Amino acid sequence: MSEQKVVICQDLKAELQAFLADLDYDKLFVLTDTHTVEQCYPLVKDIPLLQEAPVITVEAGDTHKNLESLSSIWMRLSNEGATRHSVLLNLGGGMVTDMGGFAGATFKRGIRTINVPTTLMASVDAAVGGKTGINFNGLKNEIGSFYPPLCVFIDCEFLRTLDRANILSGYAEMIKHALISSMDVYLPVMLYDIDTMNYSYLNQLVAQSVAVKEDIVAQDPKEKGIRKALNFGHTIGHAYESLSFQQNKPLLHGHAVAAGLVSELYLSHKLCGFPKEKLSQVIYYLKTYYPAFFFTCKDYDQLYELMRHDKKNEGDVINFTLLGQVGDVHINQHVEKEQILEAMDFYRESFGI
Ligand SMILES: NC(=O)c1ccc[n+]([C@@H]2O[C@H](COP(=O)([O-])OP(=O)(O)OC[C@H]3O[C@@H](n4cnc5c(N)ncnc54)[C@H](O)[C@@H]3O)[C@@H](O)[C@H]2O)c1
Ligand SMILES: O=C(O)C(=O)C[C@@H](O)[C@H](O)[C@H](O)COP(=O)(O)O
Ligand SMILES: [Zn+2]
Repeated sequence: MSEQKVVICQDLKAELQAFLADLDYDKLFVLTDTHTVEQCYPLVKDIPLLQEAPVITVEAGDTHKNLESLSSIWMRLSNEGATRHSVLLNLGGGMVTDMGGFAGATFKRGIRTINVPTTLMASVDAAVGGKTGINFNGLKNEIGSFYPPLCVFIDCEFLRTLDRANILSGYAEMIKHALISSMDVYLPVMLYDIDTMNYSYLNQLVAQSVAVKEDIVAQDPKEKGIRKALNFGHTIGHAYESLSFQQNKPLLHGHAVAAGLVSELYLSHKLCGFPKEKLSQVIYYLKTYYPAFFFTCKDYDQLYELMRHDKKNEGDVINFTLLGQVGDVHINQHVEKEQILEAMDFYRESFGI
């Protein structure tokens, strides 16, 4: 499986046009969602080689990262002359790049894709690394494949229309990348004031964050080992996210990850010696910016059952990725149910719920 190219754009339109001009394909399709077709597509639609490209638009929101939306993409490709020699350009956040990536992986057993991420989440994480798929059976990313795009074009200009909740959502993954990498990455991320939103400095932090992911994916493209570092905060975070959907109060992915980071940093402290002062520092930062996710101990069994579906697991053992220190990653850590419940207590106590 070839590694994708990542371009931190200086001139997105020129760079995308040049890339397409060099590519041999018979037809280009553009996938958007109902927000990015309005907010983002106008920024690229006058690129010469996009003029003839049909635009496929799916409903926005993670609840639409599903079989129904995927089938509508397959239908459009099939009815509008896509061949195995065609290309699908995914213009959107992680919902679009995940589902569009999987549509590309599966249509005619695989057509080439290009990602143009338009959210902070997609720019630093979702659009890079080749994890594609949809939610299924009430579980996050239950269906999917490893299928990297030909190229990812990152341009933070798209973030200017992104609301604060979604900026925060993507920033949670940047905090995750900081925790699993080094103090050089961790310090500027924890010192950045999201309220002032200095875009040019954020650009630098984005480049640094995506480089952390690229480096790990290059070592372990199919998550057989160290790539599980990128899943820190997700064993419990995905359970929080899926519960929020079941409760019809859907959490944005990054907000669920932020909550998962609190619980999994607690486990890191208890089981791997992650320093108490760093635990408190991260929790202080997360409490400053992220609203509490409300749940009770009555939800614990349901949450635990959701964790039992995590893709890092082997048999009945729930495998966690934990930290001994910033940058000190311990994968495949077996954690007892009682300790997992304690970690959820810790989140609720930390956030006063
Ligand atoms: N494959 C991976 O490695 C990976 C990594 C992280 C997250 N994900 C997945 O990504 C998804 C979350 O991605 P997301 O946070 O980007 O969500 P999203 O794609 O749903 O986008 C969030 C919202 O912002 C809107 N939007 C997108 N770009 C915009 C812009 N520039 N201006 C205004 N509005 C804009 C979207 O229409 C949507 O309403 C989840 O499904 C998560 O599981 C995948
Ligand atoms: O790229 C990876 O590997 C990640 O784990 C990145 C995560 O931030 C992302 O949410 C991913 O989709 C989760 O993967 P999953 O295998 O737990 O579905
Ligand atoms: Zn994630």
